[in-house]
Amino acid sequence: MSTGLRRLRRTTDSAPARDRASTAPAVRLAGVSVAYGSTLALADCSFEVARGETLALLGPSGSGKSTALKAVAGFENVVAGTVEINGRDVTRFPPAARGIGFVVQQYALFPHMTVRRNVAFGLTARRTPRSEVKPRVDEVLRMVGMFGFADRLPRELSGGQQQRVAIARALASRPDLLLLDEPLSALDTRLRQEMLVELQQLRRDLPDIAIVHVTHDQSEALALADRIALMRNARLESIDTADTLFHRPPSEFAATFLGGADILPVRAVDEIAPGGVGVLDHGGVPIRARSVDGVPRGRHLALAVRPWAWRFTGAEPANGFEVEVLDVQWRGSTRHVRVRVVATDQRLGVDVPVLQHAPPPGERLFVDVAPHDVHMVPAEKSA
Ligand SMILES: Nc1ncnc2c1ncn2[C@@H]1O[C@H](COP(=O)(O)OP(=O)(O)OP(=O)(O)O)[C@@H](O)[C@H]1O
Repeated sequence: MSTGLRRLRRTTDSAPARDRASTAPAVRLAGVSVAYGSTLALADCSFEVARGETLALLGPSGSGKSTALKAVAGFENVVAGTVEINGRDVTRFPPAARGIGFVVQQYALFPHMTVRRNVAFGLTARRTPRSEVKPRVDEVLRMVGMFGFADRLPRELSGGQQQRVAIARALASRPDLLLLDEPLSALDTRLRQEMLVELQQLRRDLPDIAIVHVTHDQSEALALADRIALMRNARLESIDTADTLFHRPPSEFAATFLGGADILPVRAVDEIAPGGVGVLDHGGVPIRARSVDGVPRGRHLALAVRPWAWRFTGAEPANGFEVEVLDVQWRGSTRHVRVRVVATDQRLGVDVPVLQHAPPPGERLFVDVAPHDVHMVPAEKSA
């Protein structure tokens, strides 16, 4: 048994430690930084995950999501800050002593072992009594719908089935914390949708487990997470409920990454009261928007508008611009029409349901938007 594990056992057994564990968050990162040589892959990252909560770490490639997850798991050398699991500082503990289940993108099953042996592997390595191993393996295989495949080898399974086995293996040791690193990204679109439904079911079956889920796919985060941590350039940029981040985006980045908004630089023409609708100036053209917190007169800020909020119209719009169509891209259930605002050359995306007419490139017409679908966000310094 490793020193870390022995220490973990000792502290777990004391009553004060148990009390602390029952009230503490499942995970707490405080000011955690991770560096690879001169690359700072995670900078001063702090967040908590409650028992029974699903937190998605969402962000573009290279933003530090996997690094944050590995810091929780113990696979990375934390150069600053602390990692706590159930109220215990585990910053220097090896992964095996942290009580977690970890599922990575590429299933990582042992190719020469049957499904049953793969799932039992961690339990056997930990010398779990044989009489306990079989019922536990059966239980988790049933949970992920793979009980009938127990005697197959990984190569005899589809990608989705292999990923289910990997999840069963992570759950076999009954972890308090499940870490998922892009578990669906190797699957095709249809399988991904199916697995999303299964992960939602798993969440309901395991109400006490905390889940941290790394993804670059906003729809995965919105479908599964109670809260979303948005990562950008090795930093945690925002953390909030999926609903708040989506409907009241706090920054240009949040609005563009979640929901693909376009950003329009504007200036407030008059003061806007909290909750009120006011007029803003976009390069000499007026546009109305609702302000949640209120805006002083003359303030420079940015407006974020999602592509589905615009509506094409042939007549002067109530709230919008004259535009020229640049190109049209068919995206399944919608056509994404890229336009430029004639007065300012600002580029915008407008989604048109596929059963409706999409204007062709070169056509001039108007776009209209309801003021409450226009989000005010602070202008980024570089803008
Ligand atoms: N082992 C490593 N050695 C050196 N640099 C690394 C290593 N792993 C990651 N990095 C760098 O650290 C930064 C963060 O990487 P990380 O894998 O955490 O990003 P990510 O958000 O998970 O990206 P992706 O979605 O592409 O997996 C990147 O700049 C990456 O190049």
